[in-house]
Amino acid sequence: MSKTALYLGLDLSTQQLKAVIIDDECNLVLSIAVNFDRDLSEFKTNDGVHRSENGEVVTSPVTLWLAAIDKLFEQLAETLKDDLKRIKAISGCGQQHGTVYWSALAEKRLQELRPNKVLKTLEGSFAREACPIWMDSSTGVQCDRLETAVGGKENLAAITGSRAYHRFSGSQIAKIAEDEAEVYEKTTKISLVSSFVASILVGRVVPIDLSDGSGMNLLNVNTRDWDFKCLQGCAPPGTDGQKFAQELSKKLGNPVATDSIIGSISHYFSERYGLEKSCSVLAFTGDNPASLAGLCADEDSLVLSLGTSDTVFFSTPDPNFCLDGHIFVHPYRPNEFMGMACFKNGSLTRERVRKALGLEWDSIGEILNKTSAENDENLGFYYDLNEIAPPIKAGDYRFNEKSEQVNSFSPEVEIRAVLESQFISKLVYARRLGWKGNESLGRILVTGGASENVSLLQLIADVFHLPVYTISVPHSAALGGALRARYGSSLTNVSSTPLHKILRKIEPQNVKDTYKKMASRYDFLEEKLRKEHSYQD
Ligand SMILES: Nc1ncnc2c1ncn2[C@@H]1O[C@H](COP(=O)(O)OP(=O)(O)O)[C@@H](O)[C@H]1O
Ligand SMILES: O=C(CO)[C@@H](O)[C@H](O)COP(=O)(O)O
Repeated sequence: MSKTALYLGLDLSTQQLKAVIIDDECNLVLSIAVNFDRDLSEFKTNDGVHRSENGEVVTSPVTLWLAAIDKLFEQLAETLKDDLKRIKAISGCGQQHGTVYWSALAEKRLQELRPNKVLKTLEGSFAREACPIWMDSSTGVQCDRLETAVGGKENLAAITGSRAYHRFSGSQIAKIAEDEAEVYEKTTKISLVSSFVASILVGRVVPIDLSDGSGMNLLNVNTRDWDFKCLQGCAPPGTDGQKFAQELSKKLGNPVATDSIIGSISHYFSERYGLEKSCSVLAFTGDNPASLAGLCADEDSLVLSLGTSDTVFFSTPDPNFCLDGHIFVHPYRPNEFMGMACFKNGSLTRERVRKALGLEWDSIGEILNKTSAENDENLGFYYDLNEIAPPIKAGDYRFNEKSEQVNSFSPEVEIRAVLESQFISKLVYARRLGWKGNESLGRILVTGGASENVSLLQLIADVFHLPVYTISVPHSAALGGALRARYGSSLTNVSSTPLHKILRKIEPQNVKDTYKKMASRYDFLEEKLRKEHSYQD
């Protein structure tokens, strides 16, 4: 191992806490992860979460995340030993939208945390153990109210970059304020998952960053400050909206630029694990903005992240505020934006269909070879949970070549149908959000757990008719944290970094017209489903 300084990136995502360490030349030094279901089974999560019986309320325990942070640092200390002292800076990210509710005891407990204790002893520092996360869809009433408060969904999208979405933090906070007044009263500070992890590292509650703050329906992405009307729109009915907004803005604190240095590592981490006291911590952000940094995505790149959720995103100086996706403040380019759409039914739906057909991922390529592009005009929409993009109720919707709905497909057709429709939806949504990918310049960067599957990558290249790249570091969001830590406050340098060691480049096959036709058909059938099976998200 070279003896240069090291940089640590963390990612607290839905199913795991990941760490990536790079050196001064951006070489990968270490990549590890703590899996919540497997390594912390005492918290009894499924895919990292707890779901209510009807599936609408989805939370993760804050003490699970605390235990995961300790476990990860134990592993880092065991592996790196004295080299842990070489970590000069840390940054990172978390799954977006999830909220953490600190109580008045938090600051004191964080300050007084002794290195002979474990982070889990902070449990009394929270007004609520269960943190609502991005999979939650129980805030329909609050979403309606928020949109009404600003004069409709178009206005909310023009201010905050997104119409109201169930999972966005504003409606989640509003629901707790309304249904659990005592909990809300007890809450002195509110963090996002990203700023929560940064707070634990620094030993004090630190601000939310602008990029992840854009996923709350509370931040004006143009003025880059909390929007008073939106804050008011979260007030429980019959309460004083102005007073509520003032108090909520205090609980949230002032948002900071994503490239801010927010402090240095706390006494707890330096004493317990051996990090240098001078190790600085940069603001944490959302996992998708962090991936944009990790992949050093330029204007011509479109990123597909295939994790628990699937997301598609890109950089833009010229945002298209629309009802079909999100505009976030760009994580490292001043005055720019990031366009994104999120698909709730990503890897877990692919897994469900694969398992139901008794297939292994290794053999998917062989099965796909039994059918051809466009699947003889069979097209399906597969949603285990109510989908976000498009807002269609859970269910499997299959259409034959005559666009008639049918109950089943043969196994070969089924597997191609789920994959083709998932990837076509990403093409369609990227275009709706204003991505102008150009055939001569464009490229698709694929990341997330499913990006190791070459058959999936080939299908993506074909659907987009663009070359697909993956990089040799599997966790691009955590890598983004490490790169952001490496570049310190001059994050604009991230965009001039060459794409981190390319692992694969896959060229498209000549099926461009086929998928162009299929994308129009997807549009048509999606519209039909919206009429018949939509719900409000
Ligand atoms: N070879 C593979 N082919 C397809 N999907 C895969 C493969 N390996 C892992 N996955 C999927 O990756 C998912 C986890 O992705 P990851 O990006 O780590 O999720 P998250 O960041 O949300 O925790 C798993 O749910 C699994 O379905
Ligand atoms: O809700 C969103 C983005 O808007 C999700 O993408 C979350 O950020 C969860 O990320 P993963 O754990 O699936 O990576």
